[in-house]
Amino acid sequence: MTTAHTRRVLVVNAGSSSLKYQLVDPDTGRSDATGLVERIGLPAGRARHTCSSGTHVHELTVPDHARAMELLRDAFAEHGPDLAEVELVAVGHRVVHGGADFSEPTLITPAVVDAVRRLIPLAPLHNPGNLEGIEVAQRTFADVPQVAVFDTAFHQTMPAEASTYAVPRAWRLQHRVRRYGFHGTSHAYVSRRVAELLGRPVEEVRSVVLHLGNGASATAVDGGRSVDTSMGLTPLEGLVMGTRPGDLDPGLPRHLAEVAGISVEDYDRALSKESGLLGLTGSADMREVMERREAGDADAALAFDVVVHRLLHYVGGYAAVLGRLDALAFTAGIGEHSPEIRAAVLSRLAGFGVELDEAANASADGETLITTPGSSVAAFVVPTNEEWEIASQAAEVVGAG
Ligand SMILES: Nc1ncnc2c1ncn2[C@@H]1O[C@H](COP(=O)(O)OP(=O)(O)O)[C@@H](O)[C@H]1O
Ligand SMILES: CC(=O)OP(=O)(O)O
Ligand SMILES: [Mg+2]
Repeated sequence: MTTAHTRRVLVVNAGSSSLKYQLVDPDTGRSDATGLVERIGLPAGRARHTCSSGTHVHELTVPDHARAMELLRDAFAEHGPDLAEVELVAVGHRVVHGGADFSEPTLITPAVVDAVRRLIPLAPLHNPGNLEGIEVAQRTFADVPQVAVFDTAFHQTMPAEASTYAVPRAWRLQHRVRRYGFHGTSHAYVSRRVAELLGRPVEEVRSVVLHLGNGASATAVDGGRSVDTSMGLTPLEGLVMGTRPGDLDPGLPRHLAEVAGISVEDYDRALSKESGLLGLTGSADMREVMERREAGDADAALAFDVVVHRLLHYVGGYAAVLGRLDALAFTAGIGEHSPEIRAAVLSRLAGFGVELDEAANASADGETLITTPGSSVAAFVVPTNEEWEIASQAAEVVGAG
């Protein structure tokens, strides 16, 4: 049975070792099922599927993304909803790096797959998994259009002064060395919600969105357009993240090569997988860092301070870039769930007239204003919804929006 009321998009976010999915109504954002296949290619994997009948967990070894996609299909067949009963209008894929070629969601063709593959060196943690997700979904859902929604797309509006690195001409022109930015789907969704929460037209609002998840980035949004963002050529630049350091002195690779013989490969691995919270504390997980900090651990306390200090750099810098700041939004795992991080950032901005509403911040659950009515800047918690954003963009691309 296919009716206009059962139109759905299957949203796939394939990472290097995980496959997240959601069956979404592109019009309302309502999701009928969510799932996560974790530890793909590792000894002990896990598949979790949540739908109206509850949460179903299987512990098993998942050798590759092809097997993960089979598990996805099996989970729908076994626990529902039955994919044969819905009109699957598209599979929407989160693709992290789209380079300068993609400023819009795009129907996936062999040329698009080639372009995503060529960009692997710029997003080695992300694009390979995204590609596997696409290739497997194309085989599994052969008669459903596949759409790529790029993390980089929203930031294509950045002005040249924000996207340009001051490096030799040949690097910029021949090797496409520039700032691209990521998490654009989240920044687009959250900045739009911020304008709605303020009750003002998006064209009039200047905001800073702090997407603080495993990867983290800040974006300055002026009138609904990204005008600056903290990630750059790759998702390594900017804020302190779970395993990535954010901003560093560009002289570091040479220094490490000289004093410790560290190769480009070792350097790259350390920056992608061993730095950030993990490098500072031994844990990449902010919840654990917060627990240790509360228990008096000095490394955890320092890590927290470093995270907050870097956030302040970006908030202050972007307020200056925007010329005026109407709103600040916290989103993703840490932004949505850590009142301590939010309070630490906002209380340090008191000298600029920002007034934290402590009670609202402490009890924030879902979309919440966490500053007082008299605050110079309105700060919000806005749960991100990349899946809905991907679903509605994918539906639009296939003409079902
Ligand atoms: N209550 C909490 N307090 C602090 N950090 C939290 C809390 N809940 C989740 N987090 C953190 O959010 C991060 C994961 O964010 P998330 O957006 O889920 O990541 P991903 O990028 O994998 O989607 C982790 O560092 C996790 O510890
Ligand atoms: C681009 C990026 O860092 O994504 P994630 O936060 O999913 O790692
Ligand atoms: Mg994320």
